[in-house]
Amino acid sequence: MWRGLWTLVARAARGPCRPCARQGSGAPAPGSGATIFALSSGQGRCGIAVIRTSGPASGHALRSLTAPRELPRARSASLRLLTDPRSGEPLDRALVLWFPGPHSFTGEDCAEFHVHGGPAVVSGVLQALGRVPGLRPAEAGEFTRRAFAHGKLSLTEVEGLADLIHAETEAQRRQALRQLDGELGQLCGGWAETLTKALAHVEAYIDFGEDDNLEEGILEQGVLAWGSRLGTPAFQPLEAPSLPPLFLSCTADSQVRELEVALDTHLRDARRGQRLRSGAHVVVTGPPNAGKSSLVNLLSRKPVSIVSPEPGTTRDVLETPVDLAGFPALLSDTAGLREGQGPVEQEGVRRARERLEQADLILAVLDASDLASPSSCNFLDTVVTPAVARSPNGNSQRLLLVLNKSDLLPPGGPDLSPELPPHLLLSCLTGEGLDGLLEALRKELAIVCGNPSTGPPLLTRARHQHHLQGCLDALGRYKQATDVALAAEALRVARGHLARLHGGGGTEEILDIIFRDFCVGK
Ligand SMILES: Nc1nc2c(ncn2[C@@H]2O[C@H](COP(=O)(O)OP(=O)(O)OP(=O)(O)O)[C@@H](O)[C@H]2O)c(=O)[nH]1
Ligand SMILES: [K+]
Ligand SMILES: [Mg+2]
Repeated sequence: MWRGLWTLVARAARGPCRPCARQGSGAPAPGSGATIFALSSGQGRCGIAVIRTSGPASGHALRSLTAPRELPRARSASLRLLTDPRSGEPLDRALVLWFPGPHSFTGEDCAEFHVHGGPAVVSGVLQALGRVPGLRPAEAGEFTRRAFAHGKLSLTEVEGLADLIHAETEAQRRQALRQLDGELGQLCGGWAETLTKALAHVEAYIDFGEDDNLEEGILEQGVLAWGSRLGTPAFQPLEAPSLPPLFLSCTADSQVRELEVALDTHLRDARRGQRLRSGAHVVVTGPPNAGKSSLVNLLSRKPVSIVSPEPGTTRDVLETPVDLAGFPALLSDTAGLREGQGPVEQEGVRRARERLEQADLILAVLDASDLASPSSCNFLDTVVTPAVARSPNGNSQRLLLVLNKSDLLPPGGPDLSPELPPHLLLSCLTGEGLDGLLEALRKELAIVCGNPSTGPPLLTRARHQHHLQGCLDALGRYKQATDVALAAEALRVARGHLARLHGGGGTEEILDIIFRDFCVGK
């Protein structure tokens, strides 16, 4: 008997993993029967330190340390005298909080002790908790892992949380917060739902052979013409003669096509989220003595590189992580580009060129008072002009041309050739023009890294890119499939990739890698 399309939708949705549901891995967190405790605030002397517990013995632990008092009201702070449960010795007067599960960060019973941050108080409370039966110290990331296991956070949200803890720039914080809010997960959930529906249509076709009857509505919805696409005799064999000779879901085909476009668009700027997470590669280049090292020192606000009037001072590539106008960047100082010097400098020039190829953004520096020199002209011809010509739409390497030493220009203003590409004037000596340069850098880096405040959520890890690519490849196989069973299998593989991106089945190794990033107490 025909079960109807929506039965199939429901069945397809019941597959091994449902990325759109916030289910967690389903697997219990390691040792989840135990109650764990840890210092959750930073190490060292501080005003207030937060110690927390998670697990079934949390309430008992709270009562043991605050005896003979009852548990405080849920989720509101209460002032309590903490005492060592064994000796009765007072440890601190502290704020305590009680979060009965499942309405807690981990989904389990949790307690928090906001104690004075002296090392003796903290170690006294930790030791007292260690003596409560059923409690043990937490491992790195164990609180978050339990939150994931109890479906409180999806895998992409866990990654967002890890990134938020490590965020060093404003843009990184914004991106991490969006991921923690589940935006990437929601996007994947929507895609997974589309795949589920497409799969249901394909399975409807498979089932149709078995069920020899079909709901009228399905045909009307355009569930037709599989066969014309497949064109193989293997798919001729429908038993009910009253039905179209061959059918496959046009609906599925069009859904898959739309999904392909969405995935492709997302993958095309896949590196942006990763750049934002780990820093864009900004390479400073130019002829010798243009002031490249001076600019690196100015932007990083520390003496990273040696500056001297001698051309050829910088030989090796010197890398320094900097916050450039709110964006994370890895700034590289390089050797001045010139030919025909000694072997050491030539090796430096080779490394400089190699680094230049890997740049997300090139900061090309010229001496504004020396633009007519052969080294400046050569640099303009070989590096600046080709890069500017190549990147009108912003897809390839981007370049900012900086004319340094503007303080050496005559008072009447620079006598610059009109053929010079767009540029910024700067003096590393006086700092004039720095604000303009930072603003230009902010705009460029927003293109290179993506604006974390607007647009669709970005892919922040190579893992995300891998699964989206896997999904796209499987959709390609779906389109090529000459067999309905293979087509359905391709859709299942595609959906499996989205599920793993989100944290469904078979992600134990990934979990280990991600949770390793967390500190104890988170
Ligand atoms: N007047 C003036 N001098 C500058 C400015 N910026 C750098 N200089 C000087 O220019 C010389 C070269 O500066 P560096 O920063 O070492 O130049 P570089 O491009 O790194 O040189 P190499 O590493 O040798 O290729 C030094 O004497 C700096 O003090 C500037 O804005 N104005
Ligand atoms: K120099
Ligand atoms: Mg230098």
